[in-house]
Order: sequence, then structure tokens, then C-alpha cells
Amino acid sequence: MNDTIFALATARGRAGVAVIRISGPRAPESGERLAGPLPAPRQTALRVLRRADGEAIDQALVLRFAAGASFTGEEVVELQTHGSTAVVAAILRELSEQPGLRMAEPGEFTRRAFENGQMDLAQVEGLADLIEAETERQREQALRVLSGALGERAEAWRADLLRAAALLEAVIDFADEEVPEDVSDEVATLVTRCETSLAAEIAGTRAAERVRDGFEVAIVGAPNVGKSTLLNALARREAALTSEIAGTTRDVIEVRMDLEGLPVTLVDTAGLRETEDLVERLGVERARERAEQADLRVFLVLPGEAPGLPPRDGDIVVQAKGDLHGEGVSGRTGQGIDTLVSDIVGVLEQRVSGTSVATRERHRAAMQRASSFLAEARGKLDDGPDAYDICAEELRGAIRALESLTGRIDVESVLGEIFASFCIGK
Ligand SMILES: Nc1nc2c(ncn2[C@@H]2O[C@H](COP(=O)(O)OP(=O)(O)OP(=O)(O)O)[C@@H](O)[C@H]2O)c(=O)[nH]1
Ligand SMILES: [Mg+2]
Repeated sequence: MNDTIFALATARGRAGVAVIRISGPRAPESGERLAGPLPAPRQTALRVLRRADGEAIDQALVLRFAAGASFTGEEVVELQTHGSTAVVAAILRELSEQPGLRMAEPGEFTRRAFENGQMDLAQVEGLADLIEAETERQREQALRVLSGALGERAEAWRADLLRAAALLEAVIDFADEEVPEDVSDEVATLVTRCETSLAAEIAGTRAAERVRDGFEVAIVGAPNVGKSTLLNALARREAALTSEIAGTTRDVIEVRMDLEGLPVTLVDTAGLRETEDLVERLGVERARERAEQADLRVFLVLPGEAPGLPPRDGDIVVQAKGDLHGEGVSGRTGQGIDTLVSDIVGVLEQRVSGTSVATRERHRAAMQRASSFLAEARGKLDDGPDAYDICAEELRGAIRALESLTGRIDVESVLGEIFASFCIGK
């Protein structure tokens, strides 16, 4: 049986309210020691929390959840106290002195929720992403994963493949009896349907990963065209040094931004040119690398000059120092900045339009493994009934790969990593 754990579930520090959560078999008893008789499950009661010696600590709202109907799936008591560091410290101290209770480790509540079947592994990842979400897009995507969208998809694939494998196995088992009807058409249909659907999900994973991690947008151009000034204008702060001297920026400067709900890291780099200055040359090399890696490049170009690097499809080329030339963008006056932002958002929106419910490298890897098993299976199917047993084996391989998505199997290796990304109290 699990021990009973507790932790502050809200952020540390002064706040209006703090939530302390207790989970495990001793939670009700523990809550009663502090608060007196507990309310019925899912009801609240206003209670004075007291030390073992009877002295009042704070007045709090007390909630109770029954095993099987709580976040962790265990008995849970939640205390909503005043959000004072002294109150929280006093309650945590009191709880740690109760027998059989201990402070929770990071992610331990969620781990229990997973182990008790309250959520699948993909939902756990969705929850981690939701807690981390900083922009609207991130929030929407994380909520989709948390609500179980990937698990549902995986379950549908799995059901198709289980049926396909069962059809083949029926033929194998009755091979010595009457000639069975031909199952290969139905198996082929099921496998192809699954392959097509997997391919679509795999294709959308990169974009979904970008929504999680953020897009990188590099500002690129010759020295002195106003790259750093533009970065500062976009960031609305002096993130980068600017000067009239060509070659001012040498390091890569990054600013994280929320562009209309999309997470974007703006990258300012050294101006591209041939130079004798060793340090500047290192900066230029780095600039080329970052421009290469970026999801999108914004080229700042003066009239009659070349961009310095060949722009790719979807890159944005704008005229620098627009205030001096009538059109273009100007970090100095703000001219053209709004248009530039909507152009950037436009390009990135297009790339996220096909996002999938699979949002991580782990998901893509599992789906790709399943796909390769299915390609093998389809090949074997063409070899006729003699190859049905090998074909069924390949289908089992695909099913196992899909099961790892939701953590039905193969979880130990990833569990530690996933739960460690949570803070204490979640
Ligand atoms: N008129 C005008 N001047 C600008 C504009 N943007 C930058 N400048 C000036 O141009 C000079 C260079 O600006 P920076 O932003 O440092 O240029 P940079 O492209 O980052 O230059 P490096 O870091 O050397 O590659 C500074 O004197 C700026 O004040 C603009 O939009 N209009
Ligand atoms: Mg600069």
C-alpha cells in the first residue's frame, strides 16, 4: 500500500490563497487531526486548523475526495489556507510530524494518478505541457492532449490492428480444417487505413512540437542594417546593444515572445560579411548556423543590396531603415512593425494548421515504429496464407509500439523522465 504524501500545490511565496494537498490512505485521518470532522466527499467546510497541542494555525476551507474519485485516485484532502509563507510552513511542519506521512516528490501526485489509471501517459504529458503553457496555442494544444485525444486515436488504431491480427490467427488456427474464407482483403484494408492515419499524425508532429517548444525566427542581414534595433522594437525592450558601428552584434541574442498566441524565440545575430576581425568572424559563423536552423528568417535588406544568404520558401525579405526610404520596416520609428508581425504569424500559422494530437518526439518515434511494422506486415500479406503467422507477428509489433504511446507497456524507461519535469505538489 502507498504511503500518504503531502505538498503545497500552489506556487511558493505570498499569495491570497495556498492549497495544500494530502493523498493516500491516511489522508482523511490526517485531515481530521488538523481540522476536526471532515466534510462529505466533494463538499467544503470552513474549519480552524490546529496544531496537535490545540493552538490555532489558520482558518481554512477543507475539501475531501474519496478514493476512486480524486485526482490521484486515492483518498485526498485539500486545505485552502491563507497564502502566507508562515501559515504554509506551520501546516507542512505539522503534517510532517504526523505518523506515516511524508512530503511528496516532484510529480508524485500525477504519478499516482497514472498508476491508478486516472490518466494515461500521453495525458500526463499533456498535463505537464499545460502547466508549462505560456501562450494560447500552447494552452489549446496541451488541453487537447490532456483530454485524451492521443489515447483515443491510439485506441482506434489498436482496435483495427487487433482485429486484423485476429483474422489472420483464425486462418492459422483452422488451417487443417475446411478452407477458410479469404481474409487478406479485410486485413489489407485495416492495415492501410491505419498506415494512412499514422502518416498524417506523424506529419503533424513536427509542427505540434514547435508549438510546445516555440518557433525560432532569425533576423538576418548585413552589418548595420538595423537588425538589433528591429529586435528591440519587436521585443519592446533594449534586449540588444545597437550602435552606428558596423559589427556591433557578435553573440546570438534571443528573446522569447508571444506572437498572437504562438511561442516565438526571436534571434538577433551578427551582420553577415567577410571580415578580418577574428571575434566578429566567429559571430558571423554563428549567425549563419542559427539562420540555417531557424524555422523562419526575416531578411533585412537595404535597397539595391543582396540578402547575404539565399532566402528559403516562406522566408520574409523586408527593406531595412524604411523611414529613410519610404517603404519597408523601421525599428527606429516603428513603421511596418505591425505588418511584419502579422506576416511572421501568417507564415507560422500555416505551418501549425496541420498539427496532430501527437506532440512529442517520443510520440513520433512510437508511431514510426508502428508504421514500419505495418509496412512489413503488408509485404508479408502478399505472400499468401503461408506467411500469415509472420504477418500477424508484425501486427503485434505495431500494436506494442502503439501501446507505448499511452503507457500500457514499456513505460519504466520514460516514467522517470516525464515525472521529473513536474514541480513538487503536482
Ligand atoms: N534611420 C534609421 N536608422 C536605423 C534604423 N534601425 C537602426 N538604425 C541605426 O542604424 C545603426 C545600426 O543599427 P543596429 O540595430 O545596431 O544594426 P545591426 O544590423 O544590428 O548591426 P550589426 O549588429 O553591426 O550587424 C544604428 O545607428 C541605428 O540607430 C532604422 O530603422 N532607421
Ligand atoms: Mg546588431
